[in-house]
Amino acid sequence: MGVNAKIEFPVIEFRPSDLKRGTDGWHRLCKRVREACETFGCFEAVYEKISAKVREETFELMKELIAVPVERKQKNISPLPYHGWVGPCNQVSLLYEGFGLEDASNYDSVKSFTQLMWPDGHPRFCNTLHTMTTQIEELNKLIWLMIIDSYGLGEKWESVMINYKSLVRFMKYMAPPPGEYEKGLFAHTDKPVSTIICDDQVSGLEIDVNGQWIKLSLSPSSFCFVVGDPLKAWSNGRLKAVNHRVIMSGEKDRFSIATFAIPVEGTIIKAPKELID
Ligand SMILES: O=C(O)CCC(=O)C(=O)O
Ligand SMILES: [Fe+2]
Repeated sequence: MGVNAKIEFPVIEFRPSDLKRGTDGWHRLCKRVREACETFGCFEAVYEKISAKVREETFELMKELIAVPVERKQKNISPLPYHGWVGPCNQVSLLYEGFGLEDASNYDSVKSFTQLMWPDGHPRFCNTLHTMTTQIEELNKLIWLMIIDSYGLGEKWESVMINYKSLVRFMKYMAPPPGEYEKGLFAHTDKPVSTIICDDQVSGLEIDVNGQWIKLSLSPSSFCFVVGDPLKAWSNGRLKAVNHRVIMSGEKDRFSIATFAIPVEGTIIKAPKELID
């Protein structure tokens, strides 16, 4: 690639008519998803099945979450790193704040999290968040199925699919001082199997494409799918675990939601034999 070559970041439309497994549209989609994950380690999925209303409401409710007193935020703890609340700090960034909701598609988990933040309850938060996280998990399963089908493993999808639970992180990145840009999250590859990120249209997420940082501007109905280290291992190195980071600039705070697929404890990540030569 020449120095000035324009990088075409993959934006893949998930049209409802193409989401029927076995159709020509499905196979075309599987191929594009696989190529994007092999070349870039991520792609933007335009997915309108998650309604704009649920998405907007979720981001509104996140602002209420950020506003709860810090003593309550500190109750969002976990023995696992990055599974609980992390406030602005030097290890991550002074612009960063994030909450962790474990086993997020389980209604009781969402309810316990809600109860911790609002002891008097907040049913709208609980129900909206549960709807959003369940639908994102559905999207994650769909993408995994596309990857599995694209490698010709569709018939044994149940045995090759990694058993996981969703961890959702709600994040706020504060705008940097006027006229400056600053790191919101250091460069890393994801340790979960895969991640689905959406934001409130304030960009900041950057991905490393052959040593060049590309800033993504996700559309209001888009989600960014990111391949993590275990998925790279599962694919025997075919899929790329992409390096990414968050850089903040401009005057607006950024809100994002990342849904991580965390392997169930004791799970062994193993490449299917068909992917080993
Ligand atoms: O907030 C974002 O856009 C990215 C978050 C991320 O990469 C992470 O939490 O691992
Ligand atoms: Fe990440």
